[in-house]
Amino acid sequence: MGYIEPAPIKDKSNPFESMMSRFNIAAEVLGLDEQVYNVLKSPSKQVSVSLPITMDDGSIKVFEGHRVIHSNILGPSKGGIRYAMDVHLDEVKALAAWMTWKCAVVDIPYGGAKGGIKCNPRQMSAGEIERLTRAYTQAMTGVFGPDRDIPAPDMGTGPREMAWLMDEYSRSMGTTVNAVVTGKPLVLGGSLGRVEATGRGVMVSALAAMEKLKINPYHANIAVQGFGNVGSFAALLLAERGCTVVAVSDISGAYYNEKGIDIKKAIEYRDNNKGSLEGWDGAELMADAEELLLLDVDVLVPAAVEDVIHSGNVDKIKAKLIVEGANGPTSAEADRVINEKGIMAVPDILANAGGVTVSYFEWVQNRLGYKWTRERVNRRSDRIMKDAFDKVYQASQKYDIPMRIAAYVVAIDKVAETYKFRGGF
Ligand SMILES: NC(=O)C1=CN([C@@H]2O[C@H](COP(=O)(O)OP(=O)(O)OC[C@H]3O[C@@H](n4cnc5c(N)ncnc54)[C@H](OP(=O)(O)O)[C@@H]3O)[C@@H](O)[C@H]2O)C=CC1
Ligand SMILES: O=C(O)CCC(=O)C(=O)O
Repeated sequence: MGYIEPAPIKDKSNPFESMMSRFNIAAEVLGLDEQVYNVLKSPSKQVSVSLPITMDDGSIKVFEGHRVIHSNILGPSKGGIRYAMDVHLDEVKALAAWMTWKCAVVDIPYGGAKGGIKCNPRQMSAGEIERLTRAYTQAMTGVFGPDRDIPAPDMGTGPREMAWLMDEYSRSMGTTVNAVVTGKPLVLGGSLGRVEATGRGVMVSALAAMEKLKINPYHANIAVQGFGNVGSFAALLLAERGCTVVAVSDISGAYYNEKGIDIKKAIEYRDNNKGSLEGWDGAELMADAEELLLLDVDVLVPAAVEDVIHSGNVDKIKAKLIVEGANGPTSAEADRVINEKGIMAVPDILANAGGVTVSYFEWVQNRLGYKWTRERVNRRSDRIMKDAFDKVYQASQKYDIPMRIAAYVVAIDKVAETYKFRGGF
C-alpha cells in the first residue's frame, strides 16, 4: 500500500508520529482501506486557547490550553484533561488518537479526545487551579457536551477539577448537566469504582498476561513507576492478589524493598505528605530512580509519563512482562527490542482502558439517573477488560504480531467496519 510511511523516527520524537508508526503497521496487517486511513491519520478537530488568569498575587498569567478530538465515528468523543508543564499540541493529538483506539479495543461507544493545559498544578493554589479550570471550561463550552465530547481526569487532575468543570458547564447551560464529565466526586454523580478503575484494569491485564506466561502471581515481583492515581492503585490491587511489589516511584525518587513494599502504608504516607513519597522511610531510596525500570522483576508497570522506555535503556530491561499503566510509556523505537527480547508488552490502549470503561459506566448511570453498586461496576469492568485482553491476544496469535500491534488491529478493524456502514465521506 502506498500510504505506509517507513521513514525512521527518532527516539523521544513527536508523540503523534510515534502513535502513527504503530498505526501504520497495523493498517498494513489489516490492509486498511486508503480512504479510511486518510481520515484517521488526522484529528477531526483541534482547539487551542489562551487563558488569562488572575493569580493570587494579583498578577495576570496567560496559560495555553488544548482540546483535540481525534474521532467521533464510534460515538461522542471521550478523554481526560492533563495539567502538566510539558503539555503541547502534538502530545495532546497523540493522546486523543490513543483514546479512539482504546475505546474501540474495549468496545465502548465513544470516539477519542484529549485535553491539556500547560501549567504546574503543584505550584498553584487551589483558587488558581479553580479559576483556570473554569476558564478552560468556558472556552470549551461549544466543544464539550454529554452527546458531543466528554472529558475526564488525567495526569494532574482528579475529581476536584471535574467538579469545577461540571459546575461551570452547567452554569453556562442553565441546568445541571452531570453527564458532561466523568471522574466526578460521588456526590455529584461520580461512579463508585472510578477512582481505582484504571489501576484495577492494569491489575486485570497483568494477571491475564501472567497466566499466558505461566507466571504465578504469588511468586511474581513487580516494579511500578509513578505513584499517582494509576500506579498506586495498580500496586495496591496487585499486592492484594498476592504479588510482591518491590519498587515504586514518583518524582521524589524510587523506593525499593526486596521483601515487598507495604503499599497501603505508602499510600497513607503520600496522602499525608501533599501527594508525595518524598522522605518516606518504608523502603530504601534508590540512588538512581531510572534504575527502577531495569530491575530484575517479573512485571514492570510504567504508570507515569511517555517515552520512559526508549532505545537508550530498553536493552537493559529484565522484566518478562510490561503492563503499560501510562499512555505512551514506550517509544516506537524500543518496540523492536522488546519484541526481539521476547518480552510481552500489554499496551497502554488495552492495559489502562479500565478508567475509560468505568467513565462510560458513570455516564450511563448519569443518563439513567441511577447508581450501580461498586460490586456491579467492578464485575462489569473486569469482564470488559478480560474480554478485550483475550481478543487482543487472539489477534496477536492469528497474525503472529506483538500485543501492541494486535491491539491496534482490533481497534482499527472496529473503526473501519463502522465507517463501512456509516459512510459519509
Ligand atoms: N487517571 C486515569 O484514569 C488514567 C491515566 N492514564 C495515564 O496514566 C499515567 C499516570 O496518570 P495518573 O496516575 O492519572 O496521574 P497522576 O497525576 O495521578 O500521577 C502521576 C504520577 O507519576 C509520577 N511521575 C511523574 N513523572 C514521573 C517520572 N519521571 N518518574 C517517576 N514518576 C513520575 C508523579 O509523581 P509526583 O506526584 O511526585 O509528581 C505521580 O506519582 C498518565 O500517562 C495518564 O495519561 C491512563 C488512563 C487513565
Ligand atoms: O476516563 C476517561 O474518560 C478517559 C481517561 C483517559 O484520559 C485515558 O484513558 O487516557
